[in-house]
Amino acid sequence: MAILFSNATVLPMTASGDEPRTFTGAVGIDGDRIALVTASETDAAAFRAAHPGLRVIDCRGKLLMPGLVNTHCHAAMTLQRSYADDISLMAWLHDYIWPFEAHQTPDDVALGMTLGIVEMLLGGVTSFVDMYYFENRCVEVAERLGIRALLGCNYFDTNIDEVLPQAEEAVRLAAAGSGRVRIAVAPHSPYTVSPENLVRGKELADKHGLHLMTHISETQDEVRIVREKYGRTSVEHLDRLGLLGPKTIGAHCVHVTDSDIATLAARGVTVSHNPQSNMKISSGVAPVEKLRAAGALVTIGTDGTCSNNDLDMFEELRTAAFLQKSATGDPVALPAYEALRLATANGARAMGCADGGLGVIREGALADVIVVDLQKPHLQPVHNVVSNVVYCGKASDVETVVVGGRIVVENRRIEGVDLPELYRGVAGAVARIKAAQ
Ligand SMILES: CSC[C@H]1O[C@@H](n2cnc3c(O)ncnc32)[C@H](O)[C@@H]1O
Ligand SMILES: [Zn+2]
Repeated sequence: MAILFSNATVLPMTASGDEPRTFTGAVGIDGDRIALVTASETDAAAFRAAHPGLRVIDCRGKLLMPGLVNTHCHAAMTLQRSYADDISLMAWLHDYIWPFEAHQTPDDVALGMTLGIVEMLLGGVTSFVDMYYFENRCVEVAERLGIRALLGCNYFDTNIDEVLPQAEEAVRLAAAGSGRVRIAVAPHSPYTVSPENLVRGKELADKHGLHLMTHISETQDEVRIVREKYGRTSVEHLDRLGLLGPKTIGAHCVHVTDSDIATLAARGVTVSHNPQSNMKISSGVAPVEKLRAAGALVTIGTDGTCSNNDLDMFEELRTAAFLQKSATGDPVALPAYEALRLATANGARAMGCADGGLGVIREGALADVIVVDLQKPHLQPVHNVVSNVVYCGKASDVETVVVGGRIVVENRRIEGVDLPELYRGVAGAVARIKAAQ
């Protein structure tokens, strides 16, 4: 069914270049694509006439913008939200997270994934990049809820022989679906996966034309471990093994040298910046401004809800901007529009969508858009709508969410999910897992 968003303040975003002007007008959707972007009432009327039975959504006092793209998370870790806080990454993993995960079943992960996707959709995230276990189960969850996803099958040395065949199975499952859900290969990190097994993952990714994602240079501990083992930085190590390329998404990249930065940019690697996770685990501050200046593709992710502790991309992009200003001592660092670009158009490029095909509002682009209600005290007055979104916006300001032309959230209600039942299921799973430890 076609949709017409009328009387909206439209924020088109661009993949590169200058900040475009916002305008008041209409956006028409036909099938899974944006078919009309106009300030002309005549054009909007012609679109209505050409699409009998279309849905008209009046957006007076509302903003229509591209959906947000979360390029690094572990959505099923919603089960571990606030389970282990205020400790270092290594203690967190060894003493809490990995023992908890040892008792999780595929059904638990599907439940955690459902909760994570519900949280993201309600917060205006239309696409996400995930990295976890049992992603074959998550294909069905993401398809059902209607979000766009790149699901990375995570492995360590200890489970690679199980995970790589599961990943191939998940590729087949995803290929039989809507096309919105795709599979990636996800070695955990250069400190937990041997060089041989990193290469095995890359070979599988190449065989099927998949993305590869991994944690890179997240903490000083990691850099020390990798240097002691291999005599190189994590980036040098991965580069020597042939893992870095335009289909590689590196989460964190906090402790990178100038030479690492040049390598990441030259290879076309996506750097997923996760400022709140980095702050909470005291990992350090990623050199986002240096990475951007070097031409690297920088995007924004939340990481898991155990190190954040939510999947709110409005908060995340605001934190990204604030953190760069604070760390560089330069108030001009990561301006509002650029922060928003990292979380929209750049995220879309990271997911492999060609320039302008996603993450922007343009005729012909995939119809992943959100409506933000500006009639809120913290969003008034509107001197600059981009500043309001970046510096004042909240997940709860999102009213309507469309992914690939399908309305998945309307008036803050998510389609096809019984929320109380979901919360009961999550509480039950968590109680069982904790009792088993
Ligand atoms: C990559 S998901 C699988 C594995 O990684 C653990 N994990 C979650 N967040 C992080 C992080 O920020 N750094 C390192 N490892 C992380 C997760 O709990 C799973 O065991
Ligand atoms: Zn992570």
